Amino acid sequence: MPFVSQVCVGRREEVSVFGGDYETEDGTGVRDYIHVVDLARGHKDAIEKLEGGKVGCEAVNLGTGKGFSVLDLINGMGEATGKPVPYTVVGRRPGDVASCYCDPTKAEELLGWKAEKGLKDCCDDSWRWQVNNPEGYGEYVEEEKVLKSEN
Ligand SMILES: O=c1ccn([C@@H]2O[C@H](COP(=O)(O)OP(=O)(O)O[C@H]3O[C@H](CO)[C@H](O)[C@H](O)[C@H]3O)[C@@H](O)[C@H]2O)c(=O)[nH]1
Repeated sequence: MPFVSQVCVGRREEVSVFGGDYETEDGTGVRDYIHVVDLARGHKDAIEKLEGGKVGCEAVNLGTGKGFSVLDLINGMGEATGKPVPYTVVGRRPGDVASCYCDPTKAEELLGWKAEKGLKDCCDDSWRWQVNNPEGYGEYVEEEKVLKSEN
């Protein structure tokens, strides 16, 4: 998502799509893209659950339970920006799996948590953030450097 957004804002020329020959619907890698607000809410719910009593140590997957391909993401960002996103399919990235998405059942049972936002929300909000912050967190990085050099 960050690379695609940077192409949309003109900081990169095009997206290199890592692999177009996976055994997925369109041949590109499939992942479970979760909206940052859903992810944050899941962590808040987990903290509240811990504060509410003894639950021990549990691993909980937070995700939508749905997989979207790299091309779905590229097309979604094209819709959000109103302009097609240029891309080239290149070789596979070593270590990537074809498809990876989570089973969020436990999160719902244990925390009452469920992802509420979809790919369109991810694309629309990511684009809005990118337009408002074309250099990413640039100024904060500079501030961090100043703080470091003062210490
Ligand atoms: O320039 C790039 C960068 C990534 N990808 C592809 O995009 C997908 C996501 O790649 P990332 O490096 O962003 O993320 P991971 O593969 O590490 O996946 C993790 O981050 C994803 C979001 O970026 C999802 O949240 C996913 O569930 C989580 O495991 C992969 O198919 C990858 O091959 C490209 O094609 N080109």
